[in-house]
Amino acid sequence: MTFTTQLARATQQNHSLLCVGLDPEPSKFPGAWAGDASKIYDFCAAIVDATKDLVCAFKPQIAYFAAHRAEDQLEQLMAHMKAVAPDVPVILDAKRGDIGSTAEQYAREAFVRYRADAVTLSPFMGRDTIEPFLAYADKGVILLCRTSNPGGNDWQMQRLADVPGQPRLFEHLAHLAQTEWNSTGQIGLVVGATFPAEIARVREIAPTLPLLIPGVGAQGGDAESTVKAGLTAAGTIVVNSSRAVLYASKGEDFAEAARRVAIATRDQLNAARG
Ligand SMILES: O=c1ccn([C@@H]2O[C@H](COP(=O)(O)O)[C@@H](O)[C@H]2O)c(=O)[nH]1
Repeated sequence: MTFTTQLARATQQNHSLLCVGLDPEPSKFPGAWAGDASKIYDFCAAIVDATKDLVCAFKPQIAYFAAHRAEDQLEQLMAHMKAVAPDVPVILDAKRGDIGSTAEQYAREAFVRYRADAVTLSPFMGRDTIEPFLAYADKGVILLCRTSNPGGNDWQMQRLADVPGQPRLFEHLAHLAQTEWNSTGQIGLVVGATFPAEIARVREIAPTLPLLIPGVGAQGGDAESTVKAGLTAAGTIVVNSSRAVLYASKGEDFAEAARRVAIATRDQLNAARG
């Protein structure tokens, strides 16, 4: 099944636009697990178990695993998600981008080693760096477009003098992603919840692409304006929240607290659907 079909099903089945981000930081783990990197899997699996009926996707961020030499725990977590939530797509947040021969290895890492349903990529190096990922025709390929951080302005808001209409870089990328780059129909875009006007602009240019929208919760993006700007009948959104869910409590009740925040966030997003 393709990533976009999987995403549509999970969004409908769980009636949710929420993606729980898995950014495990051992220093923030509860009680006896605090500071213990060998508990990364246990912590994330507990969050998955507590939220799997509330989400349209999960998004593990690979850096939080690699930084602790915990890639084996990420493999175990990917297998766990497939076992307990087979209908929920998993987006590996890796933000890879390199020349084709290296990109082939990154694609193998994401789709063969970790068995992700989709991966995030940096499109900075151009189309040939995306193609090895598109060779996995059912898999989602989600390109950074208008990121949630303030420094996104440095490049993404610049105008391209040589392109007709002099679009901003993020607008040009959205256009390429909707049209000539989208050979598989499985491309999506990352747009930050911190910039709702740009979510609306991306949605105009890319009416059917799924938008992965980080930035609600800890980064302060607004759920209602995110949904109003990004969600249409033709184009779905995947609204990520990581820290606000994962670290809702530092106590033994961390999983229940995560569930409560996930329910509240899902409901806020749904209320804005209109
Ligand atoms: O533009 C971007 C792209 C990716 N991210 C990632 O999303 C989560 C956000 O975490 P919160 O704790 O909900 O702020 C994190 O994994 C980032 O690497 C992003 O924030 N912005």
